[in-house]
Amino acid sequence: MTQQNVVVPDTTSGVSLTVSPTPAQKKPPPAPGGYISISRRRRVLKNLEINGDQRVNAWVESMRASSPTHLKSTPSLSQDHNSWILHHPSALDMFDQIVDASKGKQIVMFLDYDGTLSPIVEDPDRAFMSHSMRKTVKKLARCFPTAIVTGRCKDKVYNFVQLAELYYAGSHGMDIKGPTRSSKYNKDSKAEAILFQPASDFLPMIDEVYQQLVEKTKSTPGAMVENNKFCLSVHFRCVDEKKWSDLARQVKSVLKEYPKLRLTQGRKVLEIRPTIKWDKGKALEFLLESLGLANCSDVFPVYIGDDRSDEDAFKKLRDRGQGFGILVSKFPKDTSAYYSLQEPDEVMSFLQRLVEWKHMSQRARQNNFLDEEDTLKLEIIPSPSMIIDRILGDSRMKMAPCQLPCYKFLKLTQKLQLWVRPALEVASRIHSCTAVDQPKKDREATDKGVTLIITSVLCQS
Ligand SMILES: O=P(O)(O)OC[C@H]1O[C@H](O[C@H]2O[C@H](CO)[C@@H](O)[C@H](O)[C@H]2O)[C@H](O)[C@@H](O)[C@@H]1O
Repeated sequence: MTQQNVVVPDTTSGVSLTVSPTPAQKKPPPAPGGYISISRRRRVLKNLEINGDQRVNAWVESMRASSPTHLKSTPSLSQDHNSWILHHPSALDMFDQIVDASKGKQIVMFLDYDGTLSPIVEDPDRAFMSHSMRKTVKKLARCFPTAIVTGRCKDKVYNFVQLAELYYAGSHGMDIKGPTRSSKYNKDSKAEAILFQPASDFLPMIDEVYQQLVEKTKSTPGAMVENNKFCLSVHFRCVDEKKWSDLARQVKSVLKEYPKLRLTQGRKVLEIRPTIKWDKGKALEFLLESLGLANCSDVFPVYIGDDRSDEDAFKKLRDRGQGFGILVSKFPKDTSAYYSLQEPDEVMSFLQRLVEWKHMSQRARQNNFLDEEDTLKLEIIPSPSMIIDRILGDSRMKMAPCQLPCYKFLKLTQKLQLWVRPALEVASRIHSCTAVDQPKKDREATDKGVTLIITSVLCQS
């Protein structure tokens, strides 16, 4: 067996495990990011000094550490989480600070797919995103240039997302394609012509290794090899933990013949990629260049991801000193992201608030904060029925909270012009729902007649 170094960055360790024949590499260089206690790190490093067989145990140890679900919730874990969240606050809690930091800048959105737009499931072929998430991302792409950056192959993730107006960077950023439907940000055909595949020479090797891994791992129940065109994934989410060392040996026995491939870890998955200097961080920079924003000081890139490969993009944003990364995780992980969100549902809430903020700030700028196609949620504070009847005639609005197509509301305000404008002025500064206390029974109509409190503006556009 030729002696090859196979780098297995431990997804949660602070070290890259360089499995090497020479004991000289006992102290692997500190790897980017990684969350592992000192004691576990010492144990893992100790494994490196033991003979080859036991080195595989180091792999299994890091495979185990790569799946936080193994972390039983204990008081120390919740203390860890509390201190971690202080350094990586929720992007939802920090929303106002985030949008303030983006004022006057061009936001560009970069979204990982698995674990960010779609929940993690056992079967990779069934990792569907919800309809409401798709609707949200579609609206987001009308507000900001938006790219999907994923380990999945481009065609596969397009079949999941089904939005032609987005940019796609599949195979961990090694397969970049511009939008195939024009939108506000890609009117000219330049965007649609974007196609960049820096690892195209590796295609025959990837296919060859794919076949060998399928053959080699078929004896391990639950193991699944996924071909993502310029990279491969060996899934062990459904493999009995007692079989993980067998699987690690099987993968290692194939890769030892391919020194131009490297092994990294993701969420219960072994990722096999070409050793070219390209990753999601490089893909982010390439896309900013494609948008003509790479040297623009007013660009504000936002990258949302959940896995080890997204750290390359988080670090890129820190290096550039622009925008920020948001890690999607329920558990503390060492990360270069600034903020955190717990799961895809929180990602959707964050994106929805971004869309709402964009529309409200557009209207505030145009001093015309309501669009015909907006829908307003109204809470009508009861007032003497005669006013309501006189103003609204028989088209009386329900007294309960209701949704009213805005064009009807705008016609209404022409009648109520004198009375509603103050409420609308207030509404234009409201980014989201305001709490409306229960109308008091004895509330008298003010001298301005009916009082309307707009609880939120749902932007239809
Ligand atoms: O860059 P990403 O979009 O996050 O892709 C990373 C890997 O995601 C997928 O695997 C993960 O999601 C699966 C479905 O939820 C889950 O079964 C698996 O355990 C996770 O690791 C995808 O299948 C991989 O090819 C990607 O590399």
